[in-house]
Amino acid sequence: MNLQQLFTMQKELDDFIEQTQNIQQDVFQEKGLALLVELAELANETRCFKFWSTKGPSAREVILEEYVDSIHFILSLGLLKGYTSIEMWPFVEENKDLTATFLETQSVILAFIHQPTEERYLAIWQYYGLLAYNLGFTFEDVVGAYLEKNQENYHRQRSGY
Ligand SMILES: O=c1ccn([C@H]2C[C@H](O)[C@@H](COP(=O)(O)OP(=O)(O)OP(=O)(O)O)O2)c(=O)[nH]1
Repeated sequence: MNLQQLFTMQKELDDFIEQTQNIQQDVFQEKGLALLVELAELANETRCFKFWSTKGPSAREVILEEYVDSIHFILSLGLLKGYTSIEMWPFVEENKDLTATFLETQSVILAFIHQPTEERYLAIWQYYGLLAYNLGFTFEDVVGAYLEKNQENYHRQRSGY
């Protein structure tokens, strides 16, 4: 499995959702906001910034599912803009503080929404590579969870979610 196969699966899912929900308009802004929301949900599950609480992070599987919701929207945004040539998973093996990484990731997503160049798109992938490394997720973990959530998204559409 490589990123090209994930783009192909994402295209099929996006097309299915568009048909099911009868979407005619450009949903770039909506998908951009969705990615920001997913990033925040991911941060929330890690609880990395909750200095006021002694409660630990959510279960690894919960964090991984939030992470792959973001991957869906990153792929989807790339498809919308025609930026689908990336093949290799962005392996970024650098230890970095999670809170700082979340804030910088939010910045690069906002920059891309504001001006969607391919360079800015690739920067989002780099930051998600960095997040995966610091969350302890391998590319295999990400692909496995992506496949599961991709199927779940079809079920949700079919059940009139
Ligand atoms: O065009 C689209 C729209 C959505 N999704 C996927 C991405 C993500 O995996 C899911 C939406 O996120 P989530 O499952 O959190 O949806 P929600 O409606 O926010 O769920 P909940 O009400 O359970 O939080 O749908 C796509 O792949 N393409």
